Amino acid sequence: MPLATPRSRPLRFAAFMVAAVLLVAVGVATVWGIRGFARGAEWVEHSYQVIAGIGGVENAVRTVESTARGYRLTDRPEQQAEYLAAVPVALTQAGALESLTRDNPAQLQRAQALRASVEARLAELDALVELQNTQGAEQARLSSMAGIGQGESTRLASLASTMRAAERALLDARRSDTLLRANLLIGFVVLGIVMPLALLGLLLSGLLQETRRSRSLEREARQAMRELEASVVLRDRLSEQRRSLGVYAGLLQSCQNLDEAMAMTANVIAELLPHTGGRCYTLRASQNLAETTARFGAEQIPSEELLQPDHCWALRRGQPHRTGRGHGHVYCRHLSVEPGQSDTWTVCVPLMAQGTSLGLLHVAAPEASEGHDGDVALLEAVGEQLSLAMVNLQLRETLRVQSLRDPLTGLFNRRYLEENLNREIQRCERRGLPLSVLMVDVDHFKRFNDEHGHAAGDALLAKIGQTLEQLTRDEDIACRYGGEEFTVVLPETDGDSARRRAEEIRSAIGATTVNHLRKTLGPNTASIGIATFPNAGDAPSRLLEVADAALYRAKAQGRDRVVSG
Ligand SMILES: Nc1nc2c(ncn2[C@@H]2O[C@H](COP(=O)(O)OP(=O)(O)OP(=O)(O)O)[C@@H](O)[C@H]2O)c(=O)[nH]1
Repeated sequence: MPLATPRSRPLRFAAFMVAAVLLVAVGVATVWGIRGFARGAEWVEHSYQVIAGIGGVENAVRTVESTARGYRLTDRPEQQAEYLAAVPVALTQAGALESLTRDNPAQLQRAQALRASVEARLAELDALVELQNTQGAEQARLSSMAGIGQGESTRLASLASTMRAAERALLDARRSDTLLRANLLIGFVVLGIVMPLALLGLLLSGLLQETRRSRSLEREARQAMRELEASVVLRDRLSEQRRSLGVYAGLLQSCQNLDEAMAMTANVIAELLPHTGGRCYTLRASQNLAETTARFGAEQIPSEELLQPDHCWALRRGQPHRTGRGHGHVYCRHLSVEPGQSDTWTVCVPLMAQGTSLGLLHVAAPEASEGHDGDVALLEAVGEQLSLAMVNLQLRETLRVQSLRDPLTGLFNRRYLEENLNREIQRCERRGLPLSVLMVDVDHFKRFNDEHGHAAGDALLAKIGQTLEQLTRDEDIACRYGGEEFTVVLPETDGDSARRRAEEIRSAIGATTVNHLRKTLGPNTASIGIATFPNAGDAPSRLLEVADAALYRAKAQGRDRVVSG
């Protein structure tokens, strides 16, 4: 088990205790060992003393022998005095040796034998000296030469040698013992130091590991705290975005037209994702071009003002197309990307409903910004809402147009005329300008129907509708009043100008033919009555009545003409 885990604490305590016990044991063993070593040294010293004592005894005996021999040879009293002085020294040495060996019975026995031998040898020498003193030096020399008084000398030498050998053996054994003790002590001390050191090292490494581990845990905790804070911020941001998205979806439903919806979308994206920049595109009804209808933020990567759907991967594939870190760098052709520009991410979100492309959201932002995936998810949600709104607006517009336009001719219908004529009169009245109304009726249309059929009649009416559309200005109102009768409102147009315009219309209708069932049919002439505000009146109904009356007169006067009311 590693010593850095919390569960290893008892183990660490045990290791510490073992190290402490080992250190104490080393201390005790060292003291004990040193004392033993000192005792061993004393014994070695003692053996040396014994060996020296043996030598001392031999030397003292030799001194006695030598002084005795000198006395025999010289017969001088001084020599005898030296002899007499040397004798007690030899006895003292032998006694001292005996004392030294009291600890060792075997050696004591040998020392006692040696002492006895010394005493015997001294007795022999004493006998010779006595002989010399009583019978003369010559007699003593002769006795000595005859070997009398020499017997103990060899035995003494032999005893001394045996005792020395025994003491030397003891000395060797004590030396070895001391050496062994010293080596054991060294070994024990080394072991006793190394093991606690190893244990302490292990403990230290465990502590270091634990410190590292606690630091790493601290770091992890700090990181987790930071992530938690970031996730709280992100959660708040997401809930704020969701709330804004809900408000946006509600407001979108109230938009009157596409431009308004696009402008609001741009504002919402700029508010929710201020670090992004981009454009909203609307696809034309022809589906061949998408044009910029709104912009937001600072454009990170320029995109074309008008783009071909084929140039955008998102419009081609019908799904969002991303570039940037983790999504590759396959850019759409409508983007002007600088070579090596990899510090920006982009997304194109197609605006689609029921499989039909309606437009595009193009957004780019710096890679340094955070939460790209969240941003893209938000843009996709915005795209979905916007697509729905676009479909609704288109549907509403279609219904509005259908309710205001005549389906056969494409011109405004009578309802539209009635709703707008009054407004146009008031506008001209405020500005002090005239306004004219033309009532146009195709001549003998019943006959045309009868001759070529109702469908042919419809085709001719549609063609006349196109002619009127082409001949009128944006501010004019051309409408089908009913049947084969048309009304054209000409704001800011006086009677003379109206007459000229009416003549243009009459001659254009008079030249209008239609291809039906591989036959060219027509043209039919047309009669036109004119009423001009303010001369003819200021009420819409009055103007229409006057124009109708003028038309009636034109019919009565032979048709194919213009009559002012
Ligand atoms: N094909 C077709 N015919 C229509 C339509 N609306 C009205 N008509 C026909 O237009 C004809 C109008 O005939 P009239 O009112 O007698 O007028 P006209 O024959 O043009 O004679 P004048 O106006 O006096 O020159 C009728 O036969 C209607 O059936 C339409 O939507 N399509």
